[in-house]
Parts: sequence; structure tokens; C-alpha cells
Amino acid sequence: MGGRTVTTMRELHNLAGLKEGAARARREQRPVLVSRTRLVNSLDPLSFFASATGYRGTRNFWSDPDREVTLVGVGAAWKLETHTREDSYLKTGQEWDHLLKGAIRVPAEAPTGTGPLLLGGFSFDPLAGKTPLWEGFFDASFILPQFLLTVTGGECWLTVNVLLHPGEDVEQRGKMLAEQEDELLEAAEDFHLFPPARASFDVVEVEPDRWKKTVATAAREIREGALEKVVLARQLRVQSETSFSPEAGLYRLRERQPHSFLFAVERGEACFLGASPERLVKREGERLYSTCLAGTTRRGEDPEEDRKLGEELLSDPKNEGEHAVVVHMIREAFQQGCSQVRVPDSPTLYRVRDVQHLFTPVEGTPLPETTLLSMVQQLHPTPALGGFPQKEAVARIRETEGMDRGWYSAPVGWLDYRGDGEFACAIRSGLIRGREASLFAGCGIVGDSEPDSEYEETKLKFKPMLSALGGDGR
Ligand SMILES: C=C(O[C@H]1C=CC=C(C(=O)O)[C@@H]1O)C(=O)O
Ligand SMILES: [Mg+2]
Repeated sequence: MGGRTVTTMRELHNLAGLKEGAARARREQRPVLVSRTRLVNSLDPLSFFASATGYRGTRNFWSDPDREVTLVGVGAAWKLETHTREDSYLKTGQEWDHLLKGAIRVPAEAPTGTGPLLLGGFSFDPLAGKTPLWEGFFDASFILPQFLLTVTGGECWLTVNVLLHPGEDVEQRGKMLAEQEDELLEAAEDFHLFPPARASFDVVEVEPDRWKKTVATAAREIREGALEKVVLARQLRVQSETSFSPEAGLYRLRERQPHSFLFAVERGEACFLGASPERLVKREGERLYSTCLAGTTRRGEDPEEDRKLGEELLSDPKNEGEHAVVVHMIREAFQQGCSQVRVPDSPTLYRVRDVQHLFTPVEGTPLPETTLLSMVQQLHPTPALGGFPQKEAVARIRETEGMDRGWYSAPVGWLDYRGDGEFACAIRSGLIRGREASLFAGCGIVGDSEPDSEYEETKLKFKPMLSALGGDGR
């Protein structure tokens, strides 16, 4: 009884925004976006993701390492999917701005991470050849979710987005949305998340010897001055007898990688997911943030060894070199796009479950013409993912890596109507499609890189995803 009354009230409330939107759509003879945001009962965002089974293929999950904002989008009120060549960042921004013109928000202001926002990302290199592996993952692919759950500041918000076309029956539309919304929330509330069981699967390393040779050649050419640094990645092919599940993967990643971004991008039958410790760029009003994360060692068996390894990393010239190239490039990009750029003089350590990295945060105040996406364009790929100089390094990866990176190490994240949002570098990640998965890991190669130790480094970097698939964390 009570539930029905609330729904009726809400339908009336919804209708106000929808009617205004419909009138505008009719007047301007174009689609108008209406977004309504409201507080809902506390929900586990993963339950919301997992129970939205009717929306498979469009689901997106995102969380920053501090768990300040967790976003789960299901369904698509609008999609942007392009295989463009080089201007996909700016084109995405233009299309988004166009859609937002005349958009109606009820209420007009709500917390960051609510309201109309896009979830998705970009491919690593739009100029690279495409293979069936990444089918469904465009060079730019963003979804404005039909339903967006936002967990922030200890509260849960639900945003419903609808694109109204001229002449649409809003009463009918409003009724349908309210029903779908109720169904989704009820399903999420009733859903019980259980720790997923261990899984067994076969792992095949794709041409590890060839990869080591490519590393040796790259290091030699770097010593000869061809370029300063290149990041070379390799792939594991995983096969199981049963289908891999994105929700089980996210569950394990959330448990085991508390200091990383968590992301899952579902497109069609496939899901790209991971737990990356690396921020590409974040915009929050008048602040822009990035991080330089490059240079790696393992975790110790005990606190003493861990500390010792960390100290060795901080003073190791090879890793310092790998890191310094990244700091140099990101600092320059910030100096072009921002004022008041702040970069510490020396790196500290960033520790996650399987590795420790050299870490330098970067901060600035964006110039008036600087947008989140213009910074993505400036930065991606940083020398932590591509190399330096950027164009030469990416061309080198395209020619020699011999695999389709797709979205691995590319920008993945979100962007809202205010121009705020955040993109992570999609590393420690993998693509699952039914009973198959492809995992990716790479290393920054510099002049004194040794193929065997870089190979060991990739083994550590595969661990989060092997364990996310249900392996024992080999
Ligand atoms: C390219 C990856 O890591 C980058 C990020 C941190 C440390 C790195 C390194 O030490 O080589 C890499 O530049 C990856 O995990 O696949
Ligand atoms: Mg390294």
C-alpha cells in the first residue's frame, strides 16, 4: 500500500519535468534530455550492478580509490560510439555539450556524481588495426545511463535519464520509467551478494619469448638514442569451462584492491574490467589532478622486507629514470593547460596488494579553455602507458607489440554535465567474453631494462586480474 502511494507521488513529480521536456522538444523539434535525481535507501552498488540482469551489455561500474564516488549505470538513454581517427576526445565533448543544451535537471543541483553523466572510455590507439577480440569497444564509447546509482558521502542517489522526442506520450513514458525504477531498486534490495567461489581455468601466455626479444631490442634502440622510453605489453589468454562473471570479478577486485580504481565496462557480450592504481586526470571544479605512477617492485613477505624493497625502489636509477620521464611529460602538459601547477620534487611509494610503485601527484588550476577531455587528449598516453616521445612510442607499440590493446591502458571513466569527472588508465585489466578472457600487462622499457626482470614485473601485474577471475592469485 505505502509503496504504491509513494510511486504515485513520484509519478506526479516525474511528470512535471517530463512535461516541461516534452513541451521543449515539441517547440524546438529536437530531442530533449530530462534527468531526475533523488535520494534512495542505502544499497550496495555491486548488488545494483549484479541484479540488473535485464540490462546486460550496457552496464558500467566505476569507483575511485578513496571510494568517494561509486557509480553504476544500467541501460542507455543515449550512446556515443565512434571509430574516429584522432579527434575522438574533442568530438565526444562537442556531442555531449550539444545533448546538454536545453536539458532539464530535477532538482537543478545535486551532489557530484549524480545527474546527467557519461560513463565509458576510449581505445588506447585509434590508429591501430582492429581485431574481433575487442568487438563492441569503439575508439570512443560512452553511455548516458538510463538509471544511474551514485554512492557518495554515505548516501545513495538514483538518477533517471530520459531523452524525449517531439510528440512523445509522456504519461506513458513516465509510467514505464517508474515501473522499471521500482523493479530495479527492489531487485537490488533483495539481492544477496555472496563471496564467489574459486574457479579453475587454463592460462596460455601469448609468445613470452617473442615479447622478451622485443624488450631487448627496444632497450638497445633506446640506448642508441632512437627514443627515451616505450611501454611494451603482453597478453594472457584464459579459458574456463564456465562463463566468467563481471560481478564476481568486481566482487573480488573490490575485496582485494582497496586502493585502486574499480571499473567495468560492459558492451554486448563482453566486459572490460580491472583495478587500476593509476589516475589519468580528474577535474573537480577549479582543480585538476593527475598522477605519475611508474617504476615497480614487488611487495615483501613481511613488513621489514616490504620497507626494504620500497627503499631500494626509491633509490634505484632504472626505476627513477622510468618515473622521471612520466613526471616531465605530465608537468609540461599541466603547465600548458593550467595555472598554479604543483608537483612534488621527489616520488613517494604507492603500495597495492601485489606491487609497489613510485608515485608523484600533480595538481593545477585549469585555464578557462581547458576541459577534462582536452586534458585527456593532452595526456593520453602518458609515458607510463605509451612512452616518450609520445608519437614515436605509440607508433613503435603499433608496429612491434603484435597484439590488439583495445582499451587496455586507455582512459576509462566518467564525465558529468558540469565538466567534472575522472579518468583512470585502464591497466591491471582484462576483457572477458563468455568462457574466455584476455589479460594485459606492460612495463616501461628504458635503456637499462632487462627482459627477464621486466617479464617478472608483468607477472606481478597480472596477479590482480588472475585473482579476480577466481584463481588463487598466482
Ligand atoms: C603498464 C602498466 O603499468 C604501468 C604503471 C605503473 C608502473 C609501470 C612500470 O613500472 O613499468 C607501468 O608504467 C601495467 O600495469 O600494465
Ligand atoms: Mg617498470
